[in-house]
Amino acid sequence: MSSLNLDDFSDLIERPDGGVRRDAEARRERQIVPPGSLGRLDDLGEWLAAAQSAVPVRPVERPRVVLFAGDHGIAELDVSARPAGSAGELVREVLEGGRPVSVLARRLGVPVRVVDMALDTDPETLPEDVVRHRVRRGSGRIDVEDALTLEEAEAAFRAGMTVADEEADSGTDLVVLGDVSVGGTTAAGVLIAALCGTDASVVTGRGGLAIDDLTWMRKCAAIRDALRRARPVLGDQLQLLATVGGADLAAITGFLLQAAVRKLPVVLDGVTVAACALVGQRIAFRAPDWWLAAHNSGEPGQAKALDRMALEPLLDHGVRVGEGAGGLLALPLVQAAAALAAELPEKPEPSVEEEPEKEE
Ligand SMILES: O=C(O)c1ccc[n+]([C@@H]2O[C@H](COP(=O)([O-])O)[C@@H](O)[C@H]2O)c1
Ligand SMILES: Cc1cc2nc[nH]c2cc1C
Repeated sequence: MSSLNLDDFSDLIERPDGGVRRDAEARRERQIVPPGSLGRLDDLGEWLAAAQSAVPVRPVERPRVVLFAGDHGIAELDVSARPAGSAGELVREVLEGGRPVSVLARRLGVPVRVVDMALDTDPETLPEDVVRHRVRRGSGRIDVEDALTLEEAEAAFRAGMTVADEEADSGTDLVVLGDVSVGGTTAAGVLIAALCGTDASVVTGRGGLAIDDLTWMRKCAAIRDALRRARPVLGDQLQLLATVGGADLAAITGFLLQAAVRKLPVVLDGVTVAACALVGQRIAFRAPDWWLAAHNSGEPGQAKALDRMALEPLLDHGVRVGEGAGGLLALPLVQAAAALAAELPEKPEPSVEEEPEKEE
């Protein structure tokens, strides 16, 4: 296998078509309600048109939820409200229909695809439809050791790219991207603090289930310690993902970049995906143009990361269970924006006879 050259992404990723965007804006000018009167739905419709390179914008008909799953060694420090190594249970519940994302996906008719990158679970106990790309059992304890070897990070990153290619090839027209992890928000905090040059306390949030003050302090200390290990490798994004990320995070980053290469728009869920997006922006500065921030989950690190990428979250409803649930809630708005942009009638052309007489 040829070695992975991340520099290629900045050449391969183009911006969504600016000319198409202007055509979409021009069409909007001709529609029966004034431009801007649909608020963010106007921007959303024009963004989607540019991403699709189509005016009028096409409806979003084949969306999918894609979730990358992994356990994180750092969870052994009790930084999560869930027991270390229990992400596999969440995966099972997601696919058996019992998690928030499962309920929403059912209601919206959206398939959910879960990819095992580093679960610490016997693979035979996982539901059959889990996509198998595991590179190891649990990522390393990032306060004292690397999450992954560089080879594992590369394999995980490539797995993410493969899944993005599969989605693009099978006609998926929008992906809601999320993670299923235990300890993942700690790794995400480290990446965000490292890339934004902030202190651990600035990015330490309360995680999936709200954690108590003592747990918060342990999490903050873990992020601080891992941050020290991150700083020397800040210039090398794959090494950064290996040092303080994890297999799920490396895969999400690979997915995000390859989706941008394939012009497949992606809706970002929570803090973990935002952290990977920030790593992706470092690799290819145009890539964030292909992403939509679904919501503000309330994690301070997420807000920081989105701000860095100039992505404004669409919703703010305090949904921080993760697993793509908050991201999926943005889908009806995207679909509404597409329908309005495509279906609102245009004003009739003023006919020649009706033109006002020129004044002397
Ligand atoms: O969406 C968010 O910003 C978000 C915030 C906190 C937690 N989560 C979810 O919670 C899980 C990891 O939480 P934790 O506390 O174990 O790091 C993982 O499945 C995330 O998707 C998600
Ligand atoms: C308007 C808009 C601008 C963006 N820039 C990057 N992602 C975006 C998503 C939307 C919706």
